[in-house]
Amino acid sequence: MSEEISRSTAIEIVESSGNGSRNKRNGYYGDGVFLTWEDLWVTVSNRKKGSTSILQGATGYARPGELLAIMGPSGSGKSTLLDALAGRLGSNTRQTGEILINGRKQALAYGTSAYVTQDDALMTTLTVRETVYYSAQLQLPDTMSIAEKRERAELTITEMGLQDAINTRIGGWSSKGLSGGQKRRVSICIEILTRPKLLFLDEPTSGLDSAASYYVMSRIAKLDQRDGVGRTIITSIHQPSNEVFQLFHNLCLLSSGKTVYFGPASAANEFFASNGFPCPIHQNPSDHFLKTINRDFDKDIEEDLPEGRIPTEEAIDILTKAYKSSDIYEQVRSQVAEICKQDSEVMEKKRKHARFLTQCNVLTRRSFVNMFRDLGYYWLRLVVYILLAVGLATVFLNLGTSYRSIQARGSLLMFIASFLTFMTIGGFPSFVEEMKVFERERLNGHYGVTAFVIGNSLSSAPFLVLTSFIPGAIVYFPPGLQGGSQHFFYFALLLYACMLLVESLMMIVASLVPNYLMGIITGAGIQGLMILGGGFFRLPNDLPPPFWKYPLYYIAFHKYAYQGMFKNEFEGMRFENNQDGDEILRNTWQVETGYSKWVDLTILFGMVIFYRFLFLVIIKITEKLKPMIIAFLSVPPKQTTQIMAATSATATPLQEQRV
Ligand SMILES: Nc1ncnc2c1ncn2[C@@H]1O[C@H](COP(=O)(O)OP(=O)(O)OP(=O)(O)O)[C@@H](O)[C@H]1O
Repeated sequence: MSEEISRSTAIEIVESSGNGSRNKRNGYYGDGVFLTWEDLWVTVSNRKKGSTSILQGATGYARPGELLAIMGPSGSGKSTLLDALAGRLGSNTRQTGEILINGRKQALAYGTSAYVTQDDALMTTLTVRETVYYSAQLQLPDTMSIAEKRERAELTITEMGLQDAINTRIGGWSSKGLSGGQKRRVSICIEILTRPKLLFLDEPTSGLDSAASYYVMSRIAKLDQRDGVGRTIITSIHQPSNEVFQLFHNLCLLSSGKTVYFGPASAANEFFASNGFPCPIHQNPSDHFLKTINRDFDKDIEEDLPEGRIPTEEAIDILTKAYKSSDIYEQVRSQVAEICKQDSEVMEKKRKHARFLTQCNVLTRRSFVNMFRDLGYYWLRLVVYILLAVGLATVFLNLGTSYRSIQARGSLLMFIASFLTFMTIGGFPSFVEEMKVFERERLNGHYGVTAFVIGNSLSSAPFLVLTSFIPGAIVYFPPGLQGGSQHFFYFALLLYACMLLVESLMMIVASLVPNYLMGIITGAGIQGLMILGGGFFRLPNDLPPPFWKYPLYYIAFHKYAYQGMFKNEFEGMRFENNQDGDEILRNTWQVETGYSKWVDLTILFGMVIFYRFLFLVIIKITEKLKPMIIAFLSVPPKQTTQIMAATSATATPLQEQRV
C-alpha cells in the first residue's frame, strides 16, 4: 500500500478521533451513538457440516453524522454483521467479540435505534399517510399531542419524498399500489419517526433501479445530520452506483465473512490500486471492488482467465492480508480504542413510547380498517357463508317433527358446528399478512404481543358477529329449528364462539409454522382430528378410549359445540309418537345432560381466552428463550456484551441483545 494513502487515511482518522466525539466532517456530536465492534466472530452450527464461521474477526466502528456502508458479494456476511450489531442474530448462531455503545456495555433505550429490514412488511390496504400516521401514534409518546404526531408523520413522509403518493394505498398481490422504491421509503419512514440516533438498514436499495437507489440513499444520507443531531447510520448495500458511493463516509468490504477493507470510502480505491488491483478507467469503483472479491463464479471463468489475471481466491487473500498489515487497520483499531476510552454518556433509559391503552386503541382501529378493506379477510367469507346457508336452508327446508327429522336436525347442526366454523380458516392468509407486520413492529419494539392480541380480538368482533348472525339467521329459520328468539340467539352466539375459537387456533398455528401454506395444512389437520373426536361421527360411548376419548374428546371444542347446539335444539322438543327431545339427547346423541347448554357456551368462550393467552405465551416464550439460547451458546461470558432492554414490557431483540 502506498504511503500517501495510509498517511491521508491516518490524518482523517486521527483528526476525527480527538476526544472521540468530534470528527473532521461533521463537527460535534456529543449525544450521538458511537458503535464499536472488535474481533467479532459469528459461527453457525450445522449437524452435517459442523460449525462454519460466517463472520471472521470483524473490527470497526460507526460514528454519529456518518454513513457506513457494508458491501460484499452475496453471502459474504453483510446481513449477518448488521444483525450482530443490532442484536438480531438467529438462535442457531454463536457470537464472540465485543460490541460497545459509546464505549460501554449498555442499554439502548427505546427509540434510540431502528432497523429497516430487507422485506417491506406493510399493510397493503392502508395509504402511505395512514401507514405512517398509525405508526406515529403507536411509537411516539403520549406526551406529544395528536397534532404533533400528525405533523411528525407528514414531515417524515415529505423527507422521504413521498408527498405525491401520500394518499396511495401500499398495495400488494391483490391490487397495485406503490412501486418497490416507494415501499422501501415507507418502511424507512416508519423507522425514523422516533428520530433514532442509530439506524440500521438492510439493503435499502434492493430491487430498485439506479435512479431510485440514488434517491433513496441520498434521503437516508441527509438523515445523518438532521435536527443538529448526528445520526449513526449503518447500511448494507449490494451494488451502489458511483453517485451513491460518494454518499458513504466509511466502507466495510466483506468477502466470505472476512474483512477485505474497512475505512474511509474515499480511500478504498487507492487501497485496491496499491495492492495490485487498480480500478479500470470508466469503471464504477464499487463494481470493481465486488468483481475483484466475488468468487462465486470462479469455476466458470477459470478456463477463460485472461493471462496475468490473478484468481479471485488469491486476490481475496492478498487483500485481506494487506488490509490486516495496513496502517488503515491500525488506525481503525486505535479509533475503536479511542472511542472506548472516551468519557461518554450512558444512554437515556426512559421509556418513551405510547401508553399500552393508546397502543391497544390504535391497533384496534388500524386492524379494523385493514379487515374492512381487505376483501379476503371477512367479506368473501361472509358471501360464501351466505351461499352455504342458503344451500343448507333449501336442503333442510321444513324439517317438521317426524322421526326422520331427528337425524336430519343432527346432521344440519353438525355441519354448521364443524364445516361452517372450519371455513374460518379462509381468512388465514390475510391474518398471516397482518402477523408479518406485527412481527416487524414487535422486533422493532413498537408495541408488545398483548396489545396486538387485544387489537386483533376487538377489531375482528364486529365482522365475526356479522358472519355468525346473518348466515345463522338464513340457516336457522327455514328448516324450522326450535323457535323462540332465545334459541336463535344461543345458536348464533355459539357459532360466533366457534369462529373465534378457530381464529384463535389459527393464531397459535401462525406463531409456530413458517408460512401460511403450512399453517392451513396444520390448522385443517388439527380441526379434522377434533371433528372426528367430537362425538358425532362416533358417539361418545363408542369412541376408542386411548387418544380419541381421552383426551381428544374432552379438549376438542367440537364436543362442546355439538352438545350446546343439540341441547339448544332438542331440550323441550316433542317429536312424532310423543318422543321426548331430552330422551333423544341422552339416548340417541349421548349428550351429557347433567349441565346446561350455557355451560357449554361458557366453556367455549373460556377456550377462546385460553387459546389467545396461549398465543401470547408462545410469542413471549420464543422472545425470552431466544436470547437465553443465544447466551447459552455464546462463549466466554467475559467476551459478551449485553445491550439490555432499557425500557419496557415490549422489550424486543433490538433492545435486548445478548452478544
Ligand atoms: N442463521 C443462519 N444459519 C445458517 N447459515 C446462515 C445463517 N445466517 C447466515 N447464514 C449463512 O451465512 C452466509 C452469509 O449470510 P448473509 O445473509 O449475512 O449474507 P449477505 O452478504 O447479507 O447476502 P445477501 O447479499 O445475499 O443478502 C450465507 O452463506 C448464509 O447462508
